[in-house]
Amino acid sequence: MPLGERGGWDKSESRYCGVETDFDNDMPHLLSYNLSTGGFDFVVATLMDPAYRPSLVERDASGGSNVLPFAASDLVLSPSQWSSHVVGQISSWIDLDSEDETIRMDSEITLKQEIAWAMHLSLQACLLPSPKGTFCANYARCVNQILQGLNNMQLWLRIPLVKTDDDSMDSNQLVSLITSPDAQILPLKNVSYISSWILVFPPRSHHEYHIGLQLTYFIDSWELWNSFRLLCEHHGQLSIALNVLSSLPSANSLGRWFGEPVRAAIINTDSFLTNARGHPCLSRRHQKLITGFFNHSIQIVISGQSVHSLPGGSLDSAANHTVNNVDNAQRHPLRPYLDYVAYMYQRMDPLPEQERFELGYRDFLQSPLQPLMDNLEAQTYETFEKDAVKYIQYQRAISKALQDRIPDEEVTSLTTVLMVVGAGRGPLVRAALQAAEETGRKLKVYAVEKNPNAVVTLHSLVRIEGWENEVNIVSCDMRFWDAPEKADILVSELLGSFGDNELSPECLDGAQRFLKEDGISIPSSYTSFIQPVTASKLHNDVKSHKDLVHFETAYVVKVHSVARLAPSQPVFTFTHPNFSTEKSNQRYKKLRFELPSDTGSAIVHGFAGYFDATLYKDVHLGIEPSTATPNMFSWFAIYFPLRTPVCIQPGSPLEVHFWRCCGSTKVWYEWCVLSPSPSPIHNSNGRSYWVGL
Ligand SMILES: C[S@@+](CC[C@H](N)C(=O)[O-])C[C@H]1O[C@@H](n2cnc3c(N)ncnc32)[C@H](O)[C@@H]1O
Repeated sequence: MPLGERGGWDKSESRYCGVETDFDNDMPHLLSYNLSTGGFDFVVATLMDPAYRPSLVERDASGGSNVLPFAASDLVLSPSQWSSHVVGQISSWIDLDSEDETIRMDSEITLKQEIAWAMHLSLQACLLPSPKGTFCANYARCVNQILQGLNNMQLWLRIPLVKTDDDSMDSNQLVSLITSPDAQILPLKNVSYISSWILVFPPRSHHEYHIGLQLTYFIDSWELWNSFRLLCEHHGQLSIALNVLSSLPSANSLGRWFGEPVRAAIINTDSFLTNARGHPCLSRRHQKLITGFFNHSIQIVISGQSVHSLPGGSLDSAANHTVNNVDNAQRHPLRPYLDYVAYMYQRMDPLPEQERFELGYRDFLQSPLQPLMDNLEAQTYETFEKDAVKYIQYQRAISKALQDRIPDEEVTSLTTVLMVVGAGRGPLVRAALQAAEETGRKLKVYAVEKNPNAVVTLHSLVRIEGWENEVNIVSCDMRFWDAPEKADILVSELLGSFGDNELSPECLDGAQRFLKEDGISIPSSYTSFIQPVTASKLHNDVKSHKDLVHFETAYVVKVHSVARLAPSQPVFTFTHPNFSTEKSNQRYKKLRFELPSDTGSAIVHGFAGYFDATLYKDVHLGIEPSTATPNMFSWFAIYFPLRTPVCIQPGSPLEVHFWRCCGSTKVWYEWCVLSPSPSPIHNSNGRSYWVGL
């Protein structure tokens, strides 16, 4: 039963909540108990008897092995039950990097047998146990082999969500992670991202001897994931099941995971606190994290034994009150945890209308528009014109410019000549006329547009609105128009997601020929920005084209599952008008980004780009995250990929170089990373991606 309906529309995967179960030979019972009685949507079930070890299997007389100890046969559940309600749990004992060869070989055989069985059942995913020790090369090698021949199944690698704030770990912290209160911890070895410890239980009356076991604690478990996925070459079917523990790393460190392919978050029952009524609940930081998971389609899985006994009944998910209508004897012990997760899901604010509209665009790569070289289609104009906020900002800017240009005492005697260059189907013409009416200024408008199809609509608009006396339509490229008079105000919107990437500078250089020397350009300037991001989905989508061209192309994208690793920084600025004779639209910028010290290391798949434009004086419009114009949806971000993702550490900056290059027929960007290690220069000579003049 899904956790809820968020505003009646949300079809996100995170509506489904799973439960981790022990091995049970009776799969139909396991499923019906957890789904019908428990209310969960799926089980993460061990498929094979945990006692099985290939090396202990007796061979029969013919040399063939015995039947594999999987829970029953494939027929015990229907194909849709297997694929919709079961995630396969790979035996947790496997240790492919054990120093003991028998364990290593047994582990490899078992892993491959279990995955083969899960593929036979058409399961959607299998949960792989966390790597056990300091090294994971052999484990990654086997998984990588499996990935080469995998059907559609996803492999979720279980990763504990652990990062200490400093690199020194004391044994008290470690004790809090384990359940045995009387264990003693002795350090064993420390390497860069992992600490190993010996865990020793003291003798008890019923124990004849000490039990020694090696326990591994990650200083930063992200490093473990990173090694594993690098060894598996960022394979698109290798993803993460984050094991959420009772203590959480810093917010910056957690943020990294939202750019990684996290599919599930496993929350152990002992990570829950107890509220005043004895019910399970989560700390505020955990709640925030879980809400983040919901917003990123990450499914929750409840794991462990019930540690909250609730004699009175289960949680009423909406009000956190007790309800007694469930038969205690039948109640699933983990139901209160599910109820709490459902309560959190239902409590989330519904998505604003704009976000809802944009859901289908999340993390979807699009080619940027080329409004100069191509003619935009009616649908594209239609989308622009729905963005009321953009036109309100323009109208505010034009009003201020008109008031500055014409003093109150001259409003009846002076007429302002305003030219909308790149008028499209006319929304900026309308904004200009409304600004004139609002300020009581007299206006003469020229609407210059090079798209002959948009000009048809412009003529019809002028007729319908009765603007014939105020508006002159010019069907021409602004760069070549021979204007009959000069303008006081030049209004344009030729901005791309990266500001200058739709060639506003080149077009306005042409248009300023017919702007008076003291004339005003709206916008008066615009600046592009970039920031490094982890964006594993975008990286894999670019990679799927298997060519260089796609790695050297910029994309328009509604970035969602990305981790923004450092604040964005300005790249190129253009100011209008610019009557200097020395001017050039070529640009070069070197930038240094530093990760916050508590983030830990991170991987950079590329750069998210934005713009901010000053329309006039204090009226601005933009998408740079820290200053973005609220509720404006005309622009998504731009994404510049890196051919090879770069790992960065706090304290060692990422040095990036960006160029804007201009030729006689095209403009293009080149980019590279210089530090921590040099990347190739991307898009040399605009060989893969350019904007046509
Ligand atoms: C981003 S659209 C904006 C349209 C309209 N102003 C709006 O806000 O909906 C840019 C418009 O400028 C036009 N355009 C681009 N370059 C131009 C040029 N050099 N001369 C004239 N029009 C141009 C395009 O055809 C397109 O209609």
